[in-house]
Amino acid sequence: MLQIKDVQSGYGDIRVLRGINLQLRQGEFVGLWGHNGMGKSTLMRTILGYLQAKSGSINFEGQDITGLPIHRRARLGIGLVPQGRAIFPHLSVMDNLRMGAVTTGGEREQIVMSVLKHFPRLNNYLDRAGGLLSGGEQQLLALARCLCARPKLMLLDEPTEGIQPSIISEMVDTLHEIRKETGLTLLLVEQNQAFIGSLADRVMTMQKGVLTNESSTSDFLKNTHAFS
Ligand SMILES: Nc1ncnc2c1ncn2[C@@H]1O[C@H](COP(=O)(O)OP(=O)(O)OP(=O)(O)O)[C@@H](O)[C@H]1O
Repeated sequence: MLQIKDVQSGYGDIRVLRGINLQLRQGEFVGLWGHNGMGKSTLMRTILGYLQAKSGSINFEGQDITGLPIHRRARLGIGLVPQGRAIFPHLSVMDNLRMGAVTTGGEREQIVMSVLKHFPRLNNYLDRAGGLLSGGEQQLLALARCLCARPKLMLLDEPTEGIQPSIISEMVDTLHEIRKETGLTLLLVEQNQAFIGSLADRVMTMQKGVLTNESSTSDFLKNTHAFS
């Protein structure tokens, strides 16, 4: 579904990604692990088009998307839940979700309701401003809003940062449900090893802008525990 070849990217003259090669198959959940500042978020931004690749190519479902703007990539089915959530704090939960469904061209209310059934906690707060939710609830909202755009590939950037364990386990269950229902493909950036372990089929490790290792999730958990 996604093929990244020799991609270099960064900010102005600062080169962060130094030749990324990565392939995702349709329906896979893949973890991307690495310490702070290694380039994980930069890769997410480059896949969605917030940053243009300086060299290399990105292919999505057989189409070269390397030069496409963000909205075209989003329309093809790539969705990002950015680190820090980025919900609309002054809009209600319901309106945040409607905004997510804006580009689908489908029946918005129906799409929102079909996503909401996976997020019982949000159902209690539909009229509340997004900014008044707890950090964990805002993270659920960001996830639900992204799903309202009906992505085929979701890029999920450190969703567990600062989130309480009960919401983290809800997130795991919800993502498994969505995977079963829609065949979603997921690229998950995380530093929480247990979270990666409960979702990913395989895990890539990033160091200084390069993918240095790929392992099965069980090997990843064995090795990271050995070093932690
Ligand atoms: N807007 C920016 N302008 C310039 N440099 C940036 C910008 N955003 C990130 N960087 C730099 O790019 C490098 C990679 O950052 P990135 O956010 O991709 O790392 P990360 O692996 O996702 O880590 P973290 O989990 O801390 O976000 C870092 O050195 C960071 O300082």
